[in-house]
Amino acid sequence: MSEPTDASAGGVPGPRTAPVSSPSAAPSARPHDGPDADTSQTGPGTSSAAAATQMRYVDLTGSREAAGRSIRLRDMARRLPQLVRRSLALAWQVDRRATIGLLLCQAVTGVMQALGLVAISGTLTALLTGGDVYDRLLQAWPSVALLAGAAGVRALLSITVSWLSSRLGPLMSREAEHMLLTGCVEAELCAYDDPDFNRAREAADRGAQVTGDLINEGQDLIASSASFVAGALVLAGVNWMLLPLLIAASLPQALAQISAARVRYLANLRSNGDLRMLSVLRWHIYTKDAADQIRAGTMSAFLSGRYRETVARINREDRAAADTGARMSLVGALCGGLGSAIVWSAVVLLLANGRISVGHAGTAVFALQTVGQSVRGLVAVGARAVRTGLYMDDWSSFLDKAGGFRMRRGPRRLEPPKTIEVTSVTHRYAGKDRDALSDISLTLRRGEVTALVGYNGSGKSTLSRLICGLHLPTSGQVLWDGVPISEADPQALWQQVALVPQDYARWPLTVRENVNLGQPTARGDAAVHEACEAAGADEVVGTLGAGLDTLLAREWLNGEELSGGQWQRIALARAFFREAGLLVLDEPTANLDPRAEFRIFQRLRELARDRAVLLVTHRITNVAVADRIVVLDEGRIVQEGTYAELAQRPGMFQRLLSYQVSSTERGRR
Ligand SMILES: Nc1ncnc2c1ncn2[C@@H]1O[C@H](COP(=O)(O)OP(=O)(O)OP(=O)(O)O)[C@@H](O)[C@H]1O
Repeated sequence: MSEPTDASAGGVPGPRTAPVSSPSAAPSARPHDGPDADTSQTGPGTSSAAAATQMRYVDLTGSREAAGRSIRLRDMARRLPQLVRRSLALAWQVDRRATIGLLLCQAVTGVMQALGLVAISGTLTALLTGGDVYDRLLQAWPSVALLAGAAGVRALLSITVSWLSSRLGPLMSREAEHMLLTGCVEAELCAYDDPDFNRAREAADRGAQVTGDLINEGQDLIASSASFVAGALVLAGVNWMLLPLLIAASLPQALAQISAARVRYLANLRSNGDLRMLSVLRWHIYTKDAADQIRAGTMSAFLSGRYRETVARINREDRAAADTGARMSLVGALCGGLGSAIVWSAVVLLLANGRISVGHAGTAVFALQTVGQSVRGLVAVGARAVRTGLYMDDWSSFLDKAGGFRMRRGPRRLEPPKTIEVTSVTHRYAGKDRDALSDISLTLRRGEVTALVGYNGSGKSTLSRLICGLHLPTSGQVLWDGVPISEADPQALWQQVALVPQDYARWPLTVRENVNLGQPTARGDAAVHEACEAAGADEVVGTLGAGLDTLLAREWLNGEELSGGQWQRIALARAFFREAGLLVLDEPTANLDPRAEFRIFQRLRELARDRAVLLVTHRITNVAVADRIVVLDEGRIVQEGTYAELAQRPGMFQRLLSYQVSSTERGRR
């Protein structure tokens, strides 16, 4: 799903950030493009420092910074059980047997650890008591056998745990990603224009990626807890005073580790804007899309320079975090060493006072090591797991609300429409300070072709998206046979829509799937061939080696690349294939040669017989095919009528027509 993101650079999900300035929009339809993914263009003469500032992002809400600062021992203790529960719940969802296996293995490992320590105690006691060496060895061997058996079983269990975890981890990540994709398609289309949604989605994406880590972290936590309990029980059996003493001695090291984890997390957070910028730069540099323009525009030095500047800033943050973390760990280790010296002194004191036997003292040595190691493990893995949990919070909160944009429309199932009425519709995009459409009213009818014309930015595509029910209007209504689209079941409504947008998708699928969009009809390939013929795509299919089975993705083995116009024919075939009551063509012939364009417009009247057709085009002479022409200017309808009427009437349509006619004439001269 994703273009490479922060992950490879060790990054973190997006904080609630906003651009410092408003960078220009990156090309649309790229993964991770959103307002955050914009790249600023630096004009000539702009200093690189200024450009770098322009391209950085700041955390406006500070919510993730606050979350990062909350990595403290208290918060960790509160959150760790939740995290283990969450990881087990997801693991249970993807593979129950493996989850049960893991839990059993962990439980048995804990028991084996305790048995091992008991066996050490038995061995030492037997060996250190007085008497004949042979007798002592004879007494010790059951304990030695138990020790060896417990160690062997633990080794086997550890292999099983890592096998099961490595099976579960990827499954969990993929399931989390699948849930994220479902969340995305359940969001309203307008969500993609909202910076908050884009940020929430990117953060959730990182959360989905790290979900698999949680199973390992959860397992490490359970393992450390089990070995802590086993060691603590044995230690308390030797002398209960040793246990609190050991925990107190481990505390400084634990605190140092948590502080170091917090420093690293916050450093990642500060680099977040740069990490995002890196992923955008990487995407543009190594994919094919801009490869020709990077070369022809001699941009490689500029882009590499920008890449290096960004990497240098990230490196500086990383270095500072590593240095601070190392200093903290050093202080923690010194305090930990001092603590250990106190604990060992206590053991010696107890032994000297005769309060514990030599055998018990030996057992205490091993138990102390076990408990000390497990406390350090708990803290280290705990800090990591809490960090992972922060990312997973982003993921699960996105799933709950689809970033706050979950589609909630009505249940009414629509039939192919006889009329579509737009009544007093005004629409404004999120974050914009002016309306894209103001007070629009018009009616589309089955059997009619309606054309929308107007200058760039006049609102034609916006209006066509509203008519298709892709956006809901800010005010006013779009009614399909009297039913407001907000009350209609969106999936049933879109079954009735055949849309060729300006930027149509070039699916890396076979020709057949590119036309039927994965929804074949009972007529099978015959219907696909018919749609291809209507769109002039039959000529394209004829040149492809594997016909409808040809994969339209050159970069993959056996794939084929199509020209811009050939792709447009496929996109048109897609729309003609759909048995829908509304056909919307937004600049359908922009890439077509005159012969192909002629064929399409010839077919249009025939297609309109049993559906409503909406045509958006800048080629004014083509709109003669329409029954009615609606002229838009700055989001308002300024003229309406037939071609003959509008061509005679002074106004915008005449002006648009005169520009086209005079440019054609200039071309002839
Ligand atoms: N997704 C969006 N988010 C914010 N503003 C948008 C969005 N899409 C369009 N706009 C704005 O709405 C206005 C109308 O745009 P629209 O794409 O509908 O115009 P158009 O007439 O189809 O233009 P063109 O002829 O260039 O295709 C423009 O000012 C544009 O900047």
